[in-house]
Amino acid sequence: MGGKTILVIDAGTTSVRAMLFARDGTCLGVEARELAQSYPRPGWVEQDAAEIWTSSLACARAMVERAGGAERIAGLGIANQRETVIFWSKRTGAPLAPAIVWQDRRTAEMCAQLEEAGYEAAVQAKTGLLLDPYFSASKIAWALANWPDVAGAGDDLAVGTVESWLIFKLTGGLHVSDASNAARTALMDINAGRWDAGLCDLFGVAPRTLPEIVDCAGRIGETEAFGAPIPICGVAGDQQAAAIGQSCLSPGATKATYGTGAFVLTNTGAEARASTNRLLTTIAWQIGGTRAYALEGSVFVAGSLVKWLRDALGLLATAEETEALARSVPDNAGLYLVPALVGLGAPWWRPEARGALAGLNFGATRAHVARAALEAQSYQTHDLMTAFAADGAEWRELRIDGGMAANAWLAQDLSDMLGVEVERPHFIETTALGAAMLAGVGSGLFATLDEAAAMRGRVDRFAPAMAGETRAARLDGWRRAVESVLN
Ligand SMILES: Nc1ncnc2c1ncn2[C@@H]1O[C@H](COP(=O)(O)OP(=O)(O)O)[C@@H](O)[C@H]1O
Ligand SMILES: O=P(O)(O)OC[C@H](O)CO
Repeated sequence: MGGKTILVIDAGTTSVRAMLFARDGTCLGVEARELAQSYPRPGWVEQDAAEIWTSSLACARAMVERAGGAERIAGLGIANQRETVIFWSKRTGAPLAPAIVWQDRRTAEMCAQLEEAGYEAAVQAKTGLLLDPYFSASKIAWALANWPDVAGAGDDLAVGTVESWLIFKLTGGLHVSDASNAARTALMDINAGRWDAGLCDLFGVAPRTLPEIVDCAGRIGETEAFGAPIPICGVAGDQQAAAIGQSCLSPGATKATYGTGAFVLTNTGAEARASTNRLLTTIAWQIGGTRAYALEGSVFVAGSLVKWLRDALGLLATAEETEALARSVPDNAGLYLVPALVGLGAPWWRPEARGALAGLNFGATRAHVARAALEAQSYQTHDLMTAFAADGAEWRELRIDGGMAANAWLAQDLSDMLGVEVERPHFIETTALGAAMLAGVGSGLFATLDEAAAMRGRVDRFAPAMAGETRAARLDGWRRAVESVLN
């Protein structure tokens, strides 16, 4: 194995990337492509499944070339945007419909009706999730009811999340999903580790159209798409992969990823802890049939708020500019931005809520709006911290990553508002690193994830420094702004 590298595909919401890692965690190369987003109606978000595949393949090919050929690669790891569903033909391998993206809210009414009919407790008990359009099940039900090509495909229909689609294409027909991704569909019994017949029935999904659930590390499959065979050895949803890449390997360890949305996961070990505070219980990984679990808080709008200020409002030239703007003013001038642009996720779960900019006054400038957008991330994370603590998961520190974590003002503000130390790795691509760690274990380069954690490099630390009164006043302003949105 000596000298062999690990190839990773990170198929995210806004871009797909391939990366090459040395065994010591050094990143040897990156190739990325933007992914087109389509918004056919208000609240709908679709992508082209064929593009997810062809862009992933093109990026991976560039990295195989960088490695000096497929024979120099020990294994392939995959991390992916979760919950997004793809429908394809088992026979031809062609997509039958657009991919319905995790952010899509078209099934809000269906979920509300199921909730009114009293199904949420059963869904939560089995899946650890809630009745919300975010999860795959209602999206699959919608496609079966509204897209004749999907409904009419019968036994030829394959349904899967993004990793399942990529593995099918890479292997020429293997239909599997890893446990961490399957756990996000709302069709899996996360304690039993299999599809749940009752839930499949509730959402009208035929189990034969679903992939086989497999481990996150091991000999998952083999691809011949790169000249010589490469084993597929590691697979996980991107947020679970980031938790692994941040070495959140023992109970209590917590990470927050600030990308398009913000996703906070606390490791709860072998215990699938049920939340009484509207957090999610999810599978962190499954290796050798043994599952580790996490509590998760999912916030739908994080970096996408900055992108919206830049692209839709023209308020910013670049996302990075928010840092200098936030530093240029002494406070938020009373402005609070509640980023409920696609409803509110954890801990509120209000798909119909819409955003607000509260406290507008003539003293407010572009810099204050930018600062309010960054502060909103700290407040949302603070609300999650309160919910996690109430579920018995206290944060001792927070490990942050994602595109927005590059913002050092935000990293300090998070530490100030949470009152805990914030840790940010120098190598910020923790999602890809986590997939590489899984593939390292799956290919036998490492015996365990703990051993693979040596791949994580150095970190920067941010310690809380804000006066208690300032913190309390800001939290109070935020609370009032959120209440106005919820009511
Ligand atoms: N320095 C920055 N300050 C604030 N936001 C940023 C900064 N850099 C990037 N972002 C935001 O982070 C997001 C990109 O993060 P990334 O992790 O690549 O997203 P994803 O994986 O969800 O596609 C964008 O929405 C962008 O607006
Ligand atoms: O693509 P990201 O990094 O925004 O992650 C999306 C999540 O997996 C959605 O649950």
